[in-house]
Amino acid sequence: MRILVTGANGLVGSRTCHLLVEQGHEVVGLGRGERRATGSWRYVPCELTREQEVSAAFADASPEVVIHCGSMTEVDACEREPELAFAANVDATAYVARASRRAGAHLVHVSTDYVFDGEAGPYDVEALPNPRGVYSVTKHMGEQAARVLAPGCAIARTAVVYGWPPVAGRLNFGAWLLTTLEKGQPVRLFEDQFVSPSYAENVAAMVAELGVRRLGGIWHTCGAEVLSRVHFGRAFCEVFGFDVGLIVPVKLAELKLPAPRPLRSGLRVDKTRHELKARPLGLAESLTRFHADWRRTRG
Ligand SMILES: NC(=O)C1=CN([C@@H]2O[C@H](COP(=O)(O)OP(=O)(O)OC[C@H]3O[C@@H](n4cnc5c(N)ncnc54)[C@H](OP(=O)(O)O)[C@@H]3O)[C@@H](O)[C@H]2O)C=CC1
Ligand SMILES: Cc1cn([C@H]2C[C@H](O)[C@@H](COP(=O)(O)OP(=O)(O)O[C@H]3O[C@@H](C)C(=O)[C@@H](O)[C@H]3O)O2)c(=O)[nH]c1=O
Repeated sequence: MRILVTGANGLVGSRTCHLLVEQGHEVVGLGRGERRATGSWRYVPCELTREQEVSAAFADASPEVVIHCGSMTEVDACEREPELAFAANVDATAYVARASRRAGAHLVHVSTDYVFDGEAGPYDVEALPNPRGVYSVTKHMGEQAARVLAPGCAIARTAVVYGWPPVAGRLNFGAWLLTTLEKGQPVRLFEDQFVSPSYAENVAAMVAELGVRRLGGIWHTCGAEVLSRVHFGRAFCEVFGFDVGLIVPVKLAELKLPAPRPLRSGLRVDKTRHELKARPLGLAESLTRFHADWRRTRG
C-alpha cells in the first residue's frame, strides 16, 4: 500500500515509518525541515500548518492510507503559545483530514489520553473527553476536525510514549529517566499521576494496523497497564539495575508546571486487545524491550 505518515521525524512517526517499510509498504514520511530520522522511506519536507504544502505533498504521494502523527507535543509550550498549538494541532489536522478525504485515503489520527480531565480514569473508548489546558483542548479539537472532515477515520489515542533511541527534539519520558538515572541523579516523579505508559514500537504496530486494515472509530493504542509515574520509575530501575532510591515521589501540583495535567488518565484497552492483532504490551515486556534497544545502541 502507499502510506503517508506525518511527523516522520518524531518518536511515533519515525517508528511507524520503519515498521511499515518492514511490512513491505511504500512509505512517504512528511516532516518539518531537514530529515532527522533515518530509514528507507521517502522523506518530504512539509510544514503542516500551510494547507498548500499539505495538498502538494498529498498530490505527490497519492496515499491510500494516512497516519497523522505530526503534532505540537510539548504540553507546557502549548500552554505558553496557544496560537502555535492551535495551528499545529487543529488547523494542520484539518488540512491533513481534508487532503486524506480528497485522496480517498483512510486516515488514522493520533491523539492523547490528555483529552480526559483525569477525574475518573481509566477511561474506555466511549468515555466523554473533557480536556483542560491548551495542549489537551487542541488535541480534542483535532479529533473533532478529523471526524468531521474525514468521516470513517480512526482516532488512535496513546499515552506517555517512550522508546530508545530518542529522536532529536523532545526527550521522551523513558529516555529522560534513563539519561538522568545513568548520571546517578535522583528523579522527582509524580506519585499521583496514573497513566498508561506506551512503548513506541508497540504504538507504531497498533496505529499501522488501524491504517492497513482501514479501521475507523476510537481506539486506545497504548500500553496495557495503568500505573503511577513512580511505579513506572521503580520498575524501570529494577530492569536497568539502578538504585530505586533515586526515585523521589512528589505530587504533580508541587512542580507548578504551566499546563494542567490529568491525574487519572489511564486508558482501557479492551477493544484494542480483542480486535487488533497487535496487542497492547504490558509493563514488563515493554521495559525489557526498551532495555534491549538501549543495550544494542551501546554495542
Ligand atoms: N509522546 C507522548 O508521550 C505522546 C504522544 N501522543 C501523540 O502522539 C503523536 C506523536 O507524538 P510523538 O511522536 O511522541 O511526538 P514528537 O514530538 O516526537 O513528534 C511530533 C512531530 O510532529 C512534527 N510537527 C509539529 N508541528 C509540525 C508542523 N507544524 N508541521 C510539520 N510537522 C510538525 C514535529 O516536528 P519538529 O520535530 O520539527 O518539531 C515532530 O517531529 C502526537 O499526536 C501526540 O499528540 C499522545 C500521547 C503521548
Ligand atoms: C512525568 C514527570 C515529569 N516531570 C517533568 C519533566 C518535564 O520537565 C515535565 C513534563 O514531563 P513529560 O513531558 O514527561 O510529561 P507530559 O508533558 O505531561 O507528558 C505528556 O505528553 C503529551 C505529549 C501527552 O500526550 C501525554 O500522554 C503525556 O505523555 O515535567 C517530572 O519532574 N516528574 C514527572 O514524574
